[in-house]
Amino acid sequence: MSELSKTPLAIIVMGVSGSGKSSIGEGIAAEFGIHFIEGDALHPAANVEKMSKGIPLTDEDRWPWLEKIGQEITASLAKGEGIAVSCSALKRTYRERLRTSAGGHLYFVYLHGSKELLMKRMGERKGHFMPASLLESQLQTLEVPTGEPGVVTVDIDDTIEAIVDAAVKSLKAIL
Ligand SMILES: Nc1ncnc2c1ncn2[C@@H]1O[C@H](COP(=O)(O)OP(=O)(O)OP(=O)(O)O)[C@@H](O)[C@H]1O
Ligand SMILES: O=C(O)[C@H](O)[C@@H](O)[C@H](O)[C@H](O)CO
Repeated sequence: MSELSKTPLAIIVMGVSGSGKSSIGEGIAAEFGIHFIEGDALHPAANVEKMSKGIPLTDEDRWPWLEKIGQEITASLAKGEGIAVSCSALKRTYRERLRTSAGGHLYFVYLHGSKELLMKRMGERKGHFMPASLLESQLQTLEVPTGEPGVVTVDIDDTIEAIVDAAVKSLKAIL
């Protein structure tokens, strides 16, 4: 076992809107027996209002939110408890910020899917504040995390169970 695996596990389930962060994040947390936090629940009300109106968030909108997520991770690790958080984490600088909060030991599960599939999933989803019209800007903002430390990529064109299984297997291979 590596040094990393001795510290409590901290995982960000990332990707654009509709990629399945909430569904997959819950499953991954359950598999590892760690706490799950829905990152969207930590957005300031003004951010949710903006997105509901179809206006993309800016860096300035996202920093306080990333700060909050970082605080949750730091607090959980300080208690010796593992944590998984769903968070779009679209840009490399955002991920670096989150890595710092985790003392460098942070894993990312990147949920990758085609625009068509993402559109379909967002279109079928009911009662969510995020309009499908924002997918384009989400995809434009996304800086793919491939090659960064602690990142596993999972294709979302499968059942939730199979995606969770693939993510857990890939994570265990690098822990
Ligand atoms: N593998 C899957 N197969 C079928 N439907 C899925 C799958 N994964 C997620 N879904 C559905 O697609 C929609 C988007 O998933 P989910 O809300 O988990 O994504 P998200 O990345 O958390 O989105 P957001 O960040 O916009 O909240 C939901 O309606 C969810 O039930
Ligand atoms: O960084 C962002 O633009 C936001 O976090 C979005 O990704 C949404 O919160 C999320 O996807 C909900 O639909």
